[in-house]
Amino acid sequence: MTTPFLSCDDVLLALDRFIRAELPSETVPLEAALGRCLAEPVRSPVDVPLFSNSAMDGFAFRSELLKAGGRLRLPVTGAAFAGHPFEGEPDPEGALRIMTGAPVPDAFDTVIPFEHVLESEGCIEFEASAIRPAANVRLQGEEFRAGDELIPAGAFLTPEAVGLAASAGYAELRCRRLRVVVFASGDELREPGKELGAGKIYNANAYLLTALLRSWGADVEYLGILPDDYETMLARLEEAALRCDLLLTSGGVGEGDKDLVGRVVGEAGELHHVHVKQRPGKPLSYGRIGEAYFMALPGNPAACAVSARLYVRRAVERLCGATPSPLVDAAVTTTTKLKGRLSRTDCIRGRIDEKGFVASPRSSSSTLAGLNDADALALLPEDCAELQPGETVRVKLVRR
Ligand SMILES: Nc1nc2c(c(=O)[nH]1)N[C@H]1C(S)=C(S)[C@@H](COP(=O)(O)OP(=O)(O)OC[C@H]3O[C@@H](n4cnc5c(N)ncnc54)[C@H](O)[C@@H]3O)O[C@H]1N2
Ligand code: MOO
Repeated sequence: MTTPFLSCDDVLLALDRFIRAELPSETVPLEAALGRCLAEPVRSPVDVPLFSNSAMDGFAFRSELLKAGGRLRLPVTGAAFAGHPFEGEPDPEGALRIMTGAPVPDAFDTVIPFEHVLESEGCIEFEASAIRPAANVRLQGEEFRAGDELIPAGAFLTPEAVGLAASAGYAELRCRRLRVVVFASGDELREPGKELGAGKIYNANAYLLTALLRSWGADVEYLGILPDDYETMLARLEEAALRCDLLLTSGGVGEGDKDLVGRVVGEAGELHHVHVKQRPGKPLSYGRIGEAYFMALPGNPAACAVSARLYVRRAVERLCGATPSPLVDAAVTTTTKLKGRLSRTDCIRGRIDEKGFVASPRSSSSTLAGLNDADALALLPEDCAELQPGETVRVKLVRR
């Protein structure tokens, strides 16, 4: 059977159709929630801000008093601090010394900062025109009302989202539980830190994939290097499939005599092998072994990394019920000439600086160096062989 040749978009579509799963959810402490996918929306149980409070260190008073115009002189009749509200009823004709974050008493609605008043003999003086009514007061509920959705289900939690959930009082969140098993494959591989022999290289991909999947909130188990041996590979993949939702391998998806992964998975379950019209990252397999979904990425490390960013990420989004992220994140000006190949989407590694996209000088698919320097992949479409400096290129951001 000939291998289908698919565009990047068609591969994403094929994965969308193939992966239909609803992973279970679990309760995760907030400290461990970074990168996890929310299973239920986070709703604010409270108004945010919780109470009207001062946005400045200064003096609170009633804006009615500004109507008199001219120079005002108000007696200072008390003080309020963050965490220590003023107790009692403040004098409505006076002012209250107030610090940023301190509750503003109901009777007051305006705060004038320290630097805009003159203080003397227990009073403050200022021009009425120096301050707008209602200035510098953050009103109760002006950001969110109790019951409002703060973060939607399906969102991957960023540091800011974790902080937002904390600000609404959440100590734990319901998140999807995604169990991933990672294997490397190939007799040439040795683990970092171990002896190399003739023709051997260090296993990079398994560590890249493990780190990437962990950063996406998965519970990842790395189970070592699969040897180029059919029976061993079959036994280990079948055993691993029992304990995960997604099984990832790298290497052995090409056309070589010992590229066995496809044959093994074809026997153990269901396999779809495709060639992607993309560089790097042409060969790709996906399928199922038992209940577990399976993806095999190319062995060349840069190809493995690019395919993981584009396609494993999509599989994770599908499994978690998340909104799929687009192939293209932004369009920017390229500052360097970009060369590609017709009928392939070239994923050119590079950086975005204040002038636009700068291609990395390292572009070999056998090293991760070009990607380590990169924060974006310029996606040169299939019908474009070259872009000149100043032209617009579509990019995928890869530092998320
Ligand atoms: N006759 C053809 N040969 C190749 C083709 C082709 O179309 N026809 N495609 C090339 C492309 S493109 C790629 S990508 C690779 C894909 O091959 P595999 O997925 O089978 O990968 P391997 O052959 O196992 O390895 C390729 C390369 O990467 C190194 N490697 C593998 N695993 C790791 C790892 N965990 N860490 C670091 N490096 C790894 C491996 O030693 C090889 O050098 O096929 C091309 N050939
Ligand atoms: O997937 Mo391969 O070189 O396209 O590196």
